[in-house]
Amino acid sequence: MAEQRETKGKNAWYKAVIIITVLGITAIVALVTTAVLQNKPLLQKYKYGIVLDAGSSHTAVYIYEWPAEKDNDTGRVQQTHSCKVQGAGISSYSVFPGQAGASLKSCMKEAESLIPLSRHLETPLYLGATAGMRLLRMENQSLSDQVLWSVEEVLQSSPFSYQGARIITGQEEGAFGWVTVNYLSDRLKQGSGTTGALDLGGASTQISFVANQDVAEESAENAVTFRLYGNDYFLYTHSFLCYGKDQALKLALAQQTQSGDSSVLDPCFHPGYSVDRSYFSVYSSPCVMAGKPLVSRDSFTHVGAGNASLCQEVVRRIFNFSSCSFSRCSFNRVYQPPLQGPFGAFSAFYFVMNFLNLTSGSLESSREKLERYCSRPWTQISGSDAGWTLGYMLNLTNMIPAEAPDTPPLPHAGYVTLLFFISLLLFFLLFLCFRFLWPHRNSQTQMI
Ligand SMILES: O=c1[nH]cnc2c1ncn2[C@@H]1O[C@H](COP(=O)(O)OP(=O)(O)O)[C@@H](O)[C@H]1O
Ligand SMILES: [Ca+2]
Repeated sequence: MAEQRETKGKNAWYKAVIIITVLGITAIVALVTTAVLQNKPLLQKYKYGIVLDAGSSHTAVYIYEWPAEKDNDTGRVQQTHSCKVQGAGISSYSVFPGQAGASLKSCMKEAESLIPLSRHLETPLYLGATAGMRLLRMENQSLSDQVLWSVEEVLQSSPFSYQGARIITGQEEGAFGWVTVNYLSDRLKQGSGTTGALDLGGASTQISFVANQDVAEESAENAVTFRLYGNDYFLYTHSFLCYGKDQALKLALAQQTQSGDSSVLDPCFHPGYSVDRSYFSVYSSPCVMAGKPLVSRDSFTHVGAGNASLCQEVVRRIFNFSSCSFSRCSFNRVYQPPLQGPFGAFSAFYFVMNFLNLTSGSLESSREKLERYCSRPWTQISGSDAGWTLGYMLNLTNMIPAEAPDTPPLPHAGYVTLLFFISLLLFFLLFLCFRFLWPHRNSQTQMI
């Protein structure tokens, strides 16, 4: 009898262990499955934004995207597509302002086909015009308004959420260029050293870099502050209207055609280069301060001489270094504090240097190569196609939070692993409890 009772007791104990083991394993599997499903990243959805950069030479449409669930947080904004609008910049439509908008249509259609239909209505659409339109506004405000209305009409009729078309200030252009360069190089989130930004456009050029706060005291218009990812940045920025590549060329030509001669021997053009130009084409720009020479002829022959050092002299003369009412100036009496840190140069700085294969190497070696390049005959240059290079251009985005986002203490995989081992440990402890305490209780019961 005692033996039978003992066997029954043992069987009951084995059954209990098996039930507990099965329940335990089921509980662990359920726990881990729930944790995995709960924390599984959902199918990635994206949001979009469109910015039209209406530059002096041309307009480009940039499409940006970022993960939808990280809106305004850590989601990285990326450029997914760019479309170069056919023809010149919108400021060139001053003769027929009504046609400026039509020029944007094919790139806008492209944007419609690239952005998912379900996102069209919520996709913000901005147009920012730069120095070409600043110059047109200086010449004729009514014409520049008409050009803006024309582009506004076309953008408003698009399915996107139109946010406005405006001429941005030189200060905004410089400061946003700085944000873009540092955002793309991940320097803002790291809070480490930043890089300055140099942007050479066609009609203006911008310089921006982190400086100390004296800037605001000496020249408030050159000071910009940002709070990004929890760090404060104090910037010096300046936009030099008329010192973009194309307008600077006009300044240099105007300076060389003051005598009104029928031909000009220009050291900044290759030997063998010879083109008839109208005086009007040089002197019609509001940038060209020197008055048109009083000559009866309408045009002159622009002849290249190909001499880099003489060209440097010509170019130097378009900058005024003579006086400065601040503690220090760059040129044309513009305040500039001491330069700080490395610089990222883009836009025409990049196009020109990339065209000449000078994007790597020291400044000295670049200077030597440039001298050799400038003296090459024009016939050896005109075969090259300058349309080969198009990096991407950086543009406005305000998707950076002022404060650093809170991050979870553990990464997803670490969290699941930890959960698994804790459950395993609990189960093991439970098992030990039953293994050593339950038989002991049974035997105590039997003795009574
Ligand atoms: O693909 C290219 N290859 C070479 N040069 C380019 C290319 N795209 C733009 N550029 C040059 O870069 C400059 C861009 O100026 P932009 O049109 O942005 O004027 P802005 O910023 O002064 O308003 C122009 O001088 C233009 O000729
Ligand atoms: Ca530009």
